Parts: sequence; C-alpha cells; structure tokens
Amino acid sequence: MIQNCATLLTGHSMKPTTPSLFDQQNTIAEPQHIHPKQADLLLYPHFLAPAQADHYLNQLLDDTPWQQDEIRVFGKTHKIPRLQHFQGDAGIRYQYSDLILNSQPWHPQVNAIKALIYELTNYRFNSVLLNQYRHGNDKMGWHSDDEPELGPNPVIASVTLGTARKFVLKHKYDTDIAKVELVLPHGSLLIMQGTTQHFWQHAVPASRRIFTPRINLTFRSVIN
Ligand SMILES: O=C(O)CCC(=O)C(=O)O
Ligand SMILES: [Fe+2]
Repeated sequence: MIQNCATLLTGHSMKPTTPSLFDQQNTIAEPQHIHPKQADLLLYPHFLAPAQADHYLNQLLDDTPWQQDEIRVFGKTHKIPRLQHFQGDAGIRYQYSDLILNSQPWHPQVNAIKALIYELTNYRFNSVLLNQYRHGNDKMGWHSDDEPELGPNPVIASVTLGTARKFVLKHKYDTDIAKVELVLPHGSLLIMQGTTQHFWQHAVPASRRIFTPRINLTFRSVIN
C-alpha cells in the first residue's frame, strides 16, 4: 500500500526581488506534517516563489562545478547516477558509502537559500550536498542519512529546484507500515527530523519521460 501525499506545483504570481521570506510571506502556507510511525517530516510546497526558484535553478545549474563521482560496490567501480557537489563551512568532511567529500566554499545563492531556511525554521546548517538529477534516469537509491557525523537525530532540510520528482520513504524494519510517496515540487522545502533517519529510508527512483533536470540541496550539520 502506498500512502500518497503527492503535492503538485501550482502557479502563483508573486515576483520577489530580494531574498527574504518577508517579501513573499503569503506564498508560504503552514507546512504539511507527515508523521507516519517514527518519522517526522514537514513539507513546505511553496517555500520559494516560482520566479525566485527559477532564478536559483538557473544560477546553480550554470555555476556549480558538478561532478559525477564513482563508488565501489562489491569490488566494482560505478559512476553514481546523478551529479553532485558538496559545499559548506571550511574544513567540513562528509563521508557516505566509500566517498569522502571535502567542503567547497558556499555559492552565494546557496548561502541565500540557507539563510531563508533559517528565517523560516531557526535551523542552522554547516554544509549542503547538492544533487543534480539530469533526467529521469538519474536517481538515488534507498538509504538513510544516518552517518555518525550527522549526530543522533539529524535534521535535514531538502530544497527542490526544477523538475518535480518522486521522493519515497519506507520503514526499515516494519513492512506493514505503508510507504510514503511524495512529489517534491519546484521551490519546495522538506524537513526530515526526529527519529526519521533511524527508522526510515528514502529514495528518488528513476522515472520515465522526464527529460529536464532537478536540483536538490540537502542541508546538513556535520560534526567533525
Ligand atoms: O534528491 C532528493 O530529494 C534526496 C537527496 C538525498 O536523499 C540525499 O542527498 O541524501
Ligand atoms: Fe538522503
């Protein structure tokens, strides 16, 4: 059974010119709370107004030194099925699978998005993993963001720019609990918090008939 919390992009006409949420307050509704057993998710479908989200998308597609890193699985080297780039405060190191990522300087627009998240949630982050899914064949497999350097109950703030993709969650241990399937729209913010990473995995599955990119920024606090 799939619990469908799909959120579709709806247009609205506000045109913010400065990066403050106060300029677009009426676009940020209360978040949707999604809290199946042992997970705690908050979804703001309209975190960024469309014009602002378009601006960030275009800038980050162009300016980010995207890399297609390689990981080893069962002794064989594979290119990851997406592009990525890790930014953060100086000297932050983040390791997942067998990849070690050293923080590169914050891009000004990424910093601006970080400030907007702080303005809305009061959460601070010291790094961000940017992922680019170039088309529907790019994807991310099942995982939890539960590396020890993220601390015991990590808060992860995930901003989507560009093509909406499915984001699916499943409980790690209890197969009777329904999967949660979200569609994360352009300009949305999803907060994963509490015990979510202990008990749940998430994934961005491949998707047919998608030929345009999505960027996802997952802000984290890495404790080195
Ligand atoms: O692209 C997404 O929405 C998820 C990215 C993610 O799970 C991660 O970077 O750990
Ligand atoms: Fe993740």
